[in-house]
Amino acid sequence: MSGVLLADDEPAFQRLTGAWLRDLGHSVRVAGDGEAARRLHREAPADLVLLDLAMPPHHDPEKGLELIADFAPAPVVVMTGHADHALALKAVDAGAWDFLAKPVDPDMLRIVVQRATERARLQRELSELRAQGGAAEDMGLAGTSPAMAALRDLIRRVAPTRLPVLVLGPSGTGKELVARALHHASPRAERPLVTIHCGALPAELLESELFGHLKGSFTGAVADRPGLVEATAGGTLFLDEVGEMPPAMQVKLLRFLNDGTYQPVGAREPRVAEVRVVAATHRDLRAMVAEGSFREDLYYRLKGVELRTPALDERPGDVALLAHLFLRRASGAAARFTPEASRWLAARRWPGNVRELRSVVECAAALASGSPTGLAVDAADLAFAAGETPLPGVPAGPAGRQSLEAEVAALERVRIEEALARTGHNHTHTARELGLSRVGLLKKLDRMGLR
Ligand SMILES: Nc1ncnc2c1ncn2[C@@H]1O[C@H](COP(=O)(O)OP(=O)(O)OP(=O)(O)O)[C@@H](O)[C@H]1O
Repeated sequence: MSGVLLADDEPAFQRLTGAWLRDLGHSVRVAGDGEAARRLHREAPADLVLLDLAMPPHHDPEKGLELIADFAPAPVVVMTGHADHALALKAVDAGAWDFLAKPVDPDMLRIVVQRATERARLQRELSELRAQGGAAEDMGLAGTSPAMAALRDLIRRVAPTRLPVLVLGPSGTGKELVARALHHASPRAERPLVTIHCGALPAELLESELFGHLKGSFTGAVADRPGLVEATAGGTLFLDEVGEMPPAMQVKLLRFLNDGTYQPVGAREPRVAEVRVVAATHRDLRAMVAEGSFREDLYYRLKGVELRTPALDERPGDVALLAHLFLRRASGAAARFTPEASRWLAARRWPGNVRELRSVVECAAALASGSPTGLAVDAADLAFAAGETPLPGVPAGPAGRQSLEAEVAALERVRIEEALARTGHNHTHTARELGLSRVGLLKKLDRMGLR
């Protein structure tokens, strides 16, 4: 049995077509206008949508066409008048799966609905297979240590469920990657994964960002704006740095987690959205609960399942593997570490965890000498990249070190990444720490692909 959403404003048509669909074994929900159809789909995504294009309030088929994309990935069958061949073609162009001419013939309805639900079933199977394929690899979380293998195993088991997940671990240990892995290994993989940094905005802005706002609800709210919760519907909402969430927002988030309802800023009526929540923080949430800066009820609501990303120093066996991975990504398969470089990597402690290792390797790769057999990173390159030795000389020549410009760029990148890690990706604090304007920092982040 599949869930059909029937969007049409004529009560007689709703009753008759609804009854035919139920006879065919489908569960049916009915919406009388486009907004109601969108809302029902947000609350629980339909397997198939039957859509009349000329519904209230506009009764304008062109407006109806704009609705089609909102139901993806569910197939949409549009219902048009008999003479509306051009409109039907436009609808298919806009992403509709098929069309039915009104008055609808029950046999035609049966065939079209059967084909569309079959397509939805195949699509679901495909995404499940893709998710299993992804789950078979390292899920983007490289590392052969027992701790990483155990973490991947837990992710595989938890991903298919709807349980909220709380990811805890020191900064730079891959918490965001865990959220991605959970999403991609879940049946929601085709729906959006949306991230919000809870510490980056003051409470009021965070509320409007998460839940949206209505036109005129505050100065500057010139139009209705949907929030991230709505944009995530059916997918995964990743609340990064949840420990930084202002207390006023903690209450509103709790309500959303409890019953799936939220209120856009300025709205009277609550709305519903179905999302899976993954939250992460490097802070000690239990300690924050004990000292009263984080709500206990919210803590327990978020931690359906608790996953921990281990510090890199707790799994020294992963350092070499990760370093080679980052070097290959930065400079190609032929790049290598000299034996001294490998020893240097193994001997060093990594307080900034994988993020620090990655930026040191990338910076060193930008500085290292080339040779006919490929780039060789030595211990001196790494020590400089880690800020442990002063800037080395800059010999000229194609086989020599890279240009001063490349060295400066690499150094700039390392400083910015370190400052971002220290401030929990808070752009305002990072800019202040580096003596830059916020806009200047954002431009640099865009240029470096760090946003
Ligand atoms: N196991 C891993 N395999 C490959 N890359 C990794 C792994 N763990 C972390 N990284 C890389 O390290 C960097 C930091 O990871 P990420 O942003 O997920 O850490 P985090 O724990 O969320 O940090 P923060 O608490 O500061 O937000 C990223 O560039 C990520 O790609």
